[in-house]
Amino acid sequence: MRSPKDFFAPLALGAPAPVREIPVTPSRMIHFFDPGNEKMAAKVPDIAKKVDVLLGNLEDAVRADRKEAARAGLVAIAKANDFGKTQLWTRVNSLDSPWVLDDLVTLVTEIGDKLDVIMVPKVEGAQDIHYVDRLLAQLEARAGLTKPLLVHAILETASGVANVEEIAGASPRMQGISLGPADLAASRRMKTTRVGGGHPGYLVRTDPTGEDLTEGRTTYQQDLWHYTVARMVDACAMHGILPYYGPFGDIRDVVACEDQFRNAFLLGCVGAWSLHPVQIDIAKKVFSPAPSDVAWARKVIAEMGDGTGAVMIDGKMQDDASVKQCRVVAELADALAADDPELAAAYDAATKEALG
Ligand SMILES: CC(=O)SCCNC(=O)CCNC(=O)[C@H](O)C(C)(C)COP(=O)(O)OP(=O)(O)OC[C@H]1O[C@@H](n2cnc3c(N)ncnc32)[C@H](O)[C@@H]1OP(=O)(O)O
Ligand SMILES: O=CC(=O)O
Ligand SMILES: [Mg+2]
Repeated sequence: MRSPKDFFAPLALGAPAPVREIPVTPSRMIHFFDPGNEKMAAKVPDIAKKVDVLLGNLEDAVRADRKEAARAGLVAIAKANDFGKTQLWTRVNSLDSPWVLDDLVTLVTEIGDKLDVIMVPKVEGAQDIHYVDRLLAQLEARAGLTKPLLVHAILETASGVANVEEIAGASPRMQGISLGPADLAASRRMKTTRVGGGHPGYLVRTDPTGEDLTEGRTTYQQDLWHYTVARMVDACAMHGILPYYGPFGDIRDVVACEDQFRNAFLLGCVGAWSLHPVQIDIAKKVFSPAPSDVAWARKVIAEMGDGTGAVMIDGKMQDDASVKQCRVVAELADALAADDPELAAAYDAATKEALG
């Protein structure tokens, strides 16, 4: 076990000092693109203006014979563009693949100064993060980087879920964790064939009302991902890192996508992946608190004074615990509004109306 006092020492001579706090910048949507796909790559400069995070994907969804093209494409795109406040992330190939070593060596030494976060798929336990942590330090030292790269793990194996707390706390580089429902379903041997979302067969049914067991019994579809998202959120909150919902593969079903994203938002996630341009606005809408919620949160904060005691507002009891929830919503709204005048105006208008 590593001594806690060494936790913030660089893991290689000449590597930058690890961060002590994870930077909390907007990351409502992590937009995936294949850097080796010319059509997608051509859209990237425009898409960059609309998203919080752009992610050059090298792993699943990139054909084996296009892995090198994807890696080279990402290097070229990063060198040719300045994405301003939009973060640039990558998802490297899995640690058991023949490509990951070249992914890390090439990306860190060629464009390490342009990358913010490296997403690592199929993480099984802290040992995977430790491997990446040391290798990144060696490569950062070789590249002369002054800012450490952060690491994001995908929660998509049964052992990853069993070890999620130790993964979240495995390195000061840990920025966050995303749920990967597709690989996780396969790893768990679930009997689904989808990329995220619900399943009509996963349901509860009301009790029978008479002799006929088929009559008058309402069914309610349940959320297959509730347990895992909640566990992931707790592990992330415990270690001061950020939780995300991952992919929603039914691109056409924008309604269910919004529902899945909102469930994750309400449970504590800060963002989700957008696989297609149509999912960008869904994530933006869902992961930006609604103006009416922001107005309510600001009203409670204003009326609670120093935040202690109990008051009644519109027939509802408020105390220290509810004002803390309101601060979470209001602080997120302020952070998002700082870079988005339209959102800022919507929040201010709703607040004005609520406060009278
Ligand atoms: C389980 C997991 O690992 S999930 C993560 C891995 N998966 C991914 O990264 C998938 C990324 N997305 C995609 O590959 C594609 O969006 C697909 C395959 C789902 C759909 O692609 P298409 O069938 O081309 O969709 P569609 O025809 O609606 O695309 C419209 C345009 O948007 C472009 N486009 C589609 N997705 C993206 C994207 N993610 N980023 C940028 N541009 C995109 C298309 O190239 C197309 O361009 P064109 O108008 O110049 O022809
Ligand atoms: O990588 C994501 C997944 O769902 O698998
Ligand atoms: Mg996966």
